[in-house]
Amino acid sequence: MSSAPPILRLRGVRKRFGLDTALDGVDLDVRAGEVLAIMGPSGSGKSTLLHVLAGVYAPDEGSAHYLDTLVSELGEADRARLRLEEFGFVFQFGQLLPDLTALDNVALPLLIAGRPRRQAVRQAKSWLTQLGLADHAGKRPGELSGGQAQRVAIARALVTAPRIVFADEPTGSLDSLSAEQVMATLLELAKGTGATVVIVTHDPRVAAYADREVVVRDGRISGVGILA
Ligand SMILES: Nc1ncnc2c1ncn2[C@@H]1O[C@H](COP(=O)(O)OP(=O)(O)OP(=O)(O)O)[C@@H](O)[C@H]1O
Repeated sequence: MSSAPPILRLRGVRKRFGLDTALDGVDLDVRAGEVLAIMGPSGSGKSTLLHVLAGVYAPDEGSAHYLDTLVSELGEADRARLRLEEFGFVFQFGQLLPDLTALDNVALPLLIAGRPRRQAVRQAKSWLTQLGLADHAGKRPGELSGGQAQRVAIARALVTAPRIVFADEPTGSLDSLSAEQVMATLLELAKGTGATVVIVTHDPRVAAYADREVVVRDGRISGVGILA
């Protein structure tokens, strides 16, 4: 068992939306380099948990750390910069910009981060090639299959060499064969870069790829979330 401090650490996290308590006192550690699956019934708080871990939402109570950074105390702009510089995201749908080609979609996070266009395009091409999409670089998302579009989204999430990849039901819109391939690709590539992966899923086949799973029920982790 590694004694390294966790890369992500939540303590006593509460998050409400109006009268609805989405997270109700969550303690959770995520170890650097692990693949963690977050499972649980619909509406139990999985996506909210992912968004707090990723610094998208600030908790109403409790603390959220990324390494030594107390993310829960950062303002919106600093959290946005942290996400851009350190994290990658893969969601179920709607994440690719429809008017941009696959190549430009993948290059975009690098351009936003201020990299020169030539360098951004070269890296985007390299990731598209690794994902078997070299011949589709000039297509727009509407001209791609669901599985191809998800692989473009994976390239876009990995192109910045993130320390952590957050995936929310990344295969929810795909048939089971495509889902299996997309998951295998995501994890193989993420492991190759040493990235930590946090995946929200309903699908036990997806969770089977994880090193560890936690189950969220009624806004709480049922089972062990804190590492020894
Ligand atoms: N942006 C929001 N505004 C208002 N309520 C929200 C918002 N996000 C989540 N909630 C509420 O918080 C609770 C937890 O939602 P969350 O999306 O985290 O659950 P989930 O486990 O990811 O669900 P599913 O598996 O159906 O996606 C739900 O009651 C939901 O209605």
